[in-house]
Amino acid sequence: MLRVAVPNKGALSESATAMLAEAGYRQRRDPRELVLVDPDNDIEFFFLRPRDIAVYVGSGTLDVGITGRDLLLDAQVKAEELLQLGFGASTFRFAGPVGDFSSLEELSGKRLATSYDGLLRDYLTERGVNATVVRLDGAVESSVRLGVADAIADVVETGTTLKAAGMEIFGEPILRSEAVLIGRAEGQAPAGLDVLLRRLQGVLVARQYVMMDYDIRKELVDEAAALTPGLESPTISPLRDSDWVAVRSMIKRNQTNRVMDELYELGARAILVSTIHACRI
Ligand SMILES: Nc1ncnc2c1ncn2[C@@H]1O[C@H](COP(=O)(O)OP(=O)(O)OP(=O)(O)O)[C@@H](O)[C@H]1O
Ligand SMILES: O=P(O)(O)OC[C@H]1O[C@H](OP(=O)(O)OP(=O)(O)O)[C@H](O)[C@@H]1O
Ligand SMILES: [Mg+2]
Repeated sequence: MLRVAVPNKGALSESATAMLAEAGYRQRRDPRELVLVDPDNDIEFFFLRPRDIAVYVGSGTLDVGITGRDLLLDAQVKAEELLQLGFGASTFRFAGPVGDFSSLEELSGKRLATSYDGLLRDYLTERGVNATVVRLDGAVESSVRLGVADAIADVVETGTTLKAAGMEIFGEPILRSEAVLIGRAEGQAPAGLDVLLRRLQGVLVARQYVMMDYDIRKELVDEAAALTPGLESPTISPLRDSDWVAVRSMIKRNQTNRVMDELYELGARAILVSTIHACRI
């Protein structure tokens, strides 16, 4: 049975559970449930803190897990990214009181507070910056005002928390993170992992693409197909009126309106767009 770690709370929890449910797996109804067995799919879910998930997977106790790239790198374990999951995006950045810092070099000799000390120490060492790292559990933005640090390195999504603390970002982003499926870096792939990966990829594609159908005059079909090449090749079907054909193709969801406008200009009619409920590519 494949053993999968899922964030039990926090920023990644809801989206991770939604994605697994969309991939056809049973998910817990009660947030206090710690383990859930899905015998139909030969899989078992363990609900754990996202920070701990890399540790369980790295040690081989669990086969795979969903966590953030930043948390994976911070844990410094023998686990690797298997698939980017398209949610939980954030950046990991330096920030300080407004006006105090403008570059990484200015951090030499300073105190830096963070919850991601493994990740931060590696970054500073690689760049030869000698700063003192102060490890805190959370609410890192308060550390400067309270006098335990001069600047911070923390997760920034909208920047609202930083602004409220009178701080601003500086320097290049340390890392761009998102939710990822992680697995062990060495050894044989666990049984059933291929199915999980295919299912999750199916969800990603179903979310990213729509199905587009339209009718076009036969002589314009090559031009139209160039606008809607699909993943492999568009389906062309005959119509009762032999001067026209029907075309069916997958296109990127965020390009839907641009492609419809261009097809209409070209002469396509009855352009229909439908969502993809599920797929295997
Ligand atoms: N707005 C956000 N705030 C915090 N983490 C976010 C945000 N958006 C995405 N993430 C990602 O979520 C993960 C952190 O999750 P979470 O906040 O649950 O962990 P935590 O900070 O260790 O736990 P908690 O905040 O419950 O103490 C990281 O991978 C982070 O990049
Ligand atoms: O840029 P924003 O959209 O404001 O989001 C980023 C903030 O959210 C996270 O805190 P969280 O709620 O996880 O609390 P924590 O600091 O105690 O972990 C993170 O540590 C930042 O403080
Ligand atoms: Mg947090």
